[in-house]
Amino acid sequence: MAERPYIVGNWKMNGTRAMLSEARAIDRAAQRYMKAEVAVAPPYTLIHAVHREAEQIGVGAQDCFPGDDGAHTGDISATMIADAGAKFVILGHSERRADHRETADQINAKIQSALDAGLRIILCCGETLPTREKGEAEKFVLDQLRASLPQIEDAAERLTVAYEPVWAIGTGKTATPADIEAMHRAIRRLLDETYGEEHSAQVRILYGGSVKPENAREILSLPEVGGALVGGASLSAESFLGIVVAASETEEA
Ligand SMILES: O=C[C@H](O)COP(=O)(O)O
Repeated sequence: MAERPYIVGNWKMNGTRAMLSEARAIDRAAQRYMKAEVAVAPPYTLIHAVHREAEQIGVGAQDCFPGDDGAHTGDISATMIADAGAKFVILGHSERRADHRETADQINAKIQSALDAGLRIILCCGETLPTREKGEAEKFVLDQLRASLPQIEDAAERLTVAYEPVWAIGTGKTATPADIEAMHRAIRRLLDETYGEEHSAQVRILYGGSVKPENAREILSLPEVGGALVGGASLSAESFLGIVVAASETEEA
């Protein structure tokens, strides 16, 4: 893998200002594990405050509005999150696809807005359990990505893909190493076809779904796993840093 493993904490709808001490602890400790690139995506309300704390770690958002600033009560644009200090945005997360019925068209518009605002993108994909049980996981995930991968060569340098089987999110279940490896290889082939091998190599493919310190080493050492998108275990500095340490040591091995 060309780049350092990328460990991203997605705080989801968690965190008040009391979480700033966790962010500070993550940031200070991350300076000791430079073999991994570390970032967190707090809720909108904490982006600026976490950005002010962060000397080492990256800060991002969990979503953005699919268009420019204007009369959209309650929405937050890509320009606004960039101004608050975000350097990336997570798009197409399965919780947004489910809770807000986000379509590929909406996700594509968000991707365009994010690129226009100078942000990096973490584009999520993943199948449900019935889809996996029908043997259609790979086709589903690749179709989901084909519908949303930005079709411009230089988008690859600002793109990260996160494979998150929906049934593994927040459930304590993780996909088997063989299933993760097979899916990540399939995603890599699609990225190679879309961007050409040279540009595709710049895109890290993260795994997400119940990653914790106890399973991080095994998952992060798999071929084509370029890091992890971490939900529940990113809410305490101790558990999140356990994953960062595993990533750093995997890189050394
Ligand atoms: O964005 C993160 C994923 O949805 C994984 O969440 P989780 O680690 O709580 O399973």
